Amino acid sequence: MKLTVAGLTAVRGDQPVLADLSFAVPDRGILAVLGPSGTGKTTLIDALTRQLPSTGDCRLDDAPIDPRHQHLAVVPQDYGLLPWRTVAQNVALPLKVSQHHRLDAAQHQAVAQVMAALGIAELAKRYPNRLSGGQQQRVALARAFAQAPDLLMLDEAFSALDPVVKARAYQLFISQWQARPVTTLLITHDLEEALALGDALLILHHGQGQVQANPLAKVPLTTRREDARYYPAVAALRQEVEASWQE
Ligand SMILES: Nc1ncnc2c1ncn2[C@@H]1O[C@H](COP(=O)(O)OP(=O)(O)OP(=O)(O)O)[C@@H](O)[C@H]1O
Repeated sequence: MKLTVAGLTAVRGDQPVLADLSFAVPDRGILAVLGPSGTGKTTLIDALTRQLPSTGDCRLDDAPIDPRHQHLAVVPQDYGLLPWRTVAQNVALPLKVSQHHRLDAAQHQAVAQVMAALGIAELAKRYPNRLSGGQQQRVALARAFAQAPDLLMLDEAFSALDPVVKARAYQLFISQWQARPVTTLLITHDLEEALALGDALLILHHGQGQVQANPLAKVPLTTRREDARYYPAVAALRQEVEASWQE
C-alpha cells in the first residue's frame, strides 16, 4: 500500500516536534527516516499509529490511517516483548488481538514459517528475558512479519545490537522482507543502516524533511552494506547529514 503523509504536525508538551511534514512511500517501498536523538522519529510513529494527537492527512492508499482498520506493525528499539508470554505466544499475539479468537491453521502455519525463517523455531517455548538481545530482536521481527502488516515501522530496531549480530540481523530482515515485501518506514540515526536498507531517505531536521533518493538504490540489498563506502555520493550525503545535525 502507498503511504502518503501530508502536512503532519505534532506537538509534545508545548514543543512542536513535527512541523507540516509531508512525504510519500510507494507500495512496498522502504523509506529510511534519519535524524539524531530528539528530532521526532518516535513522534512520527506515535502520530501515525494515533497514539499521539496530530494534525495532517495520513493515508494508506486512499484510506486515512486508522489502526482499527489497517494492520500497523511497529518494532520498537526495546522490542516490546511481553516477558510473561513465551516466544511463540509473543509472535502470535497481534494475530490473536486482531482476530479475537484462537489462531486458525493458516495462521499457525504463518507463525511457524516466519519463526523458522528467522531461526527462532527452537526458542518457541522460551521466555524473552532468557534470550540474547539478538534473539529478542528476531522475535520482534517475526511478530511484525507474521501479522502481514499493511505498514511496517522499525524504530531503531537494530540499534541495540552489537556489530556482528547486527550484520546477521540485517541479512535476516532482508530475506524476510523479500519473501513478504511491505511498505516500510525504517527509523534510524545510522546513515549506513539507512543506505543499506532504504530505497529512499528522509533526513528529519526541525520537524521537516524532503525525501531524497538513496545513491545506492540500484545496488542489490544483499551486498549494499559492503559497497556503501566506495560511492562518492555517500561521502557527500554523510557531510550533509553531519552538517544538518550540528545546527
Ligand atoms: N512524553 C513526552 N512529553 C514531552 N516531550 C516529549 C515526550 N516524548 C518526547 N518528547 C520530546 O519530543 C522531542 C522528540 O522526541 P522523539 O522521541 O520523537 O525523538 P527521537 O528522534 O525518536 O529521539 P530518540 O532517537 O532519542 O528516541 C524531543 O525533544 C523530546 O524531548
